[in-house]
Formats: sequence, C-alpha cells, structure tokens
Amino acid sequence: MKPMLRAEGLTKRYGPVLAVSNVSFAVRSGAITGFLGPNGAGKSTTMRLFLGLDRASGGSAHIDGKPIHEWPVPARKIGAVLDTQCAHPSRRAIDSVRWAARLAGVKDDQAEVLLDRVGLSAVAGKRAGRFSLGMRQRLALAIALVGNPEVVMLDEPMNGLDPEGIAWMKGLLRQFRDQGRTVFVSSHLLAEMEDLVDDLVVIAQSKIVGAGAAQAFIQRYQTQTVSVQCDNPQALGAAITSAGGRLVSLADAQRLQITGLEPDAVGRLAQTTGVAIYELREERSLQKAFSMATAEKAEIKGEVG
Ligand SMILES: Nc1ncnc2c1ncn2[C@@H]1O[C@H](COP(=O)(O)OP(=O)(O)OP(=O)(O)O)[C@@H](O)[C@H]1O
Repeated sequence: MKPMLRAEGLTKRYGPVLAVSNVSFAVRSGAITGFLGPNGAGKSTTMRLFLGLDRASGGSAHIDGKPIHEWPVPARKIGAVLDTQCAHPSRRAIDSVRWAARLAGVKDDQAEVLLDRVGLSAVAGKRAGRFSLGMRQRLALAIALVGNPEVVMLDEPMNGLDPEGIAWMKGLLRQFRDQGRTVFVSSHLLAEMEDLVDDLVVIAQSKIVGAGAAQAFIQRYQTQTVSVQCDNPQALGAAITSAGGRLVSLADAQRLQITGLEPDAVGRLAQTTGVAIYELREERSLQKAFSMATAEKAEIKGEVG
C-alpha cells in the first residue's frame, strides 16, 4: 500500500515544549482515518507540519511521497480546515471562496457549486461575520475544496456542531471517501469517530500510542456492562459474584451494574435465584476506557489489533 500521508520521526519543539515527539505513522489512500487524542496531545501541530504552516524540528511529513511545498499546486493535493475563522468577516461568502481559489492558483468558477455542496447557497451573498459556528465550518470546508483536492484534512470538524450538523458532516466525509479521496480528521472523542472512520492513529502526550484498523481499537477499548433493575439486588448481586461476574456499582437501591457476564446469563441467574427483574439492558462505554488509556503515563505499545 502506498500511503497518502506519511510522518516519519516527526518532531516539533516550541522552546521547552515538545509538542510532537518522534511521530511516525502512515495514512491509507481512499480511506477515512481518525487522528485521535486528548486535548494538547499534538494533533493540530502534526497537521500544521503536514501543511507546511510550521517547520518541523526533525523528521518529515509527506503528502503522496513529498513535502507539501514540492507540489506545484498544493490545493489540488490537499485541502484543510484547521480553523473556522479563515474567511474575512466583512467579505461575502461567495467572494471568500473565489478569493481562496485565486490565492491557491486554481479556477474560481466553482464557488457557487462549492457553496451548494456545503449547504450555503442561500447565504452566498451574506457576510461571514454574521455566520454561526456551524455555518463557518461549512464555509471553511468550501474554501478547503477549491482545488478539488485528493486529501481532505480537518481539525476537530464536529466541534460546536449540533447533532444534525454532525450527521451532515459525517455524511459529507463519507461522500469524499466514496469519491476516492483520503480523509484525515482529528477528534478528542473516540465515540464521535466510532461510526465514521476506517482507521485510527492515536496520539497522547505528543507520541503515537496506536495505529491501525478502527474496529480493532474500538473492540479493545470498549467496556460492556449489564444494568439490571430488580426487586432484590442483594440476592442477585451475591449470585452474580459467585458466578464470576463483577459488580461495578450499585447505581441506586434497586439497580446493579455488572461486568463479566452476558445479559442472558444475568437473566438466568435472576430466574434461579427467584429475583424479579424490572429492567435489564446492555450498556457500552467507549470514551471512558479510551480516556484511561491515553491518560498521563499510560502507554500502549505496538500496533493496535
Ligand atoms: N505555537 C505554539 N507555541 C507553544 N506551544 C505550542 C504551540 N502550539 C502548540 N503548542 C503546545 O504543543 C502541545 C500540543 O498542542 P496541539 O495544539 O498540537 O495539541 P492538540 O492535540 O491539537 O490539542 P487541542 O485539541 O487542544 O488543540 C500543547 O502542549 C500546546 O500547548
């Protein structure tokens, strides 16, 4: 596989701060790769280094085999949104897109099409200064697309979007992938990425702590609990622990949370113990396990999966 993005030994220091430390990873062409890590982990800095917006202290960040400045028209290779404030507040949306196209050295005749693509046709003539955060995200995306790029790189694109906006953004990123583009998107929330990404690159405290298929990572960090509401938690709790289950907490007087047993096993134990169940459900938690894994001093070695 020829990677579309490749970081090798990438390092960035800001004075005493090591923002990115000897980072190496590869991003597959034609897939959506999530760049996941807690706040301050080094995601934005890594993206800036790929885009040539900052100079690396060491190592390399290549797009399709070479640094961005070696591509004659970088906007055709990669389009990025690192900041939603990229349009001038007093400029009309349509003019911002045209202006960005001219700056990038590509034709500016697609501005209407791009605004339509991001759902901003109705406000094409409005000034960006009046736009909501969601509208600014859309405008920034239209600007990133002026060169019809092969790679789309987005820093925390779901931030500040409402559920409808998040669903829209995910749909658009899937469309990009279906068109054969490479999508590289950062987030600090694993749950937000779960149903979107094919692959994950995970960074914590400026170092890569895992990379590979998203599914393998999700399975590894998914915790499953069974939550039960019943008429006799003490009796059921005792039966569960003697059957090898673990009581995570007694959420309230009548509710037990259990790990280590499947829901049907819990149901059968209740039946044999003569406990009446009012409610039994399976709960999954992804973010908690991920947060613990990337917390201070945590180290996950090697490939995921
Ligand atoms: N220009 C800068 N000068 C000094 N320190 C910086 C600079 N840019 C980033 N840093 C530091 O580098 C580290 C990594 O920051 P970075 O913004 O890359 O993280 P991040 O994973 O994108 O987090 P966030 O989601 O909070 O933006 C942080 O400690 C940050 O304070």
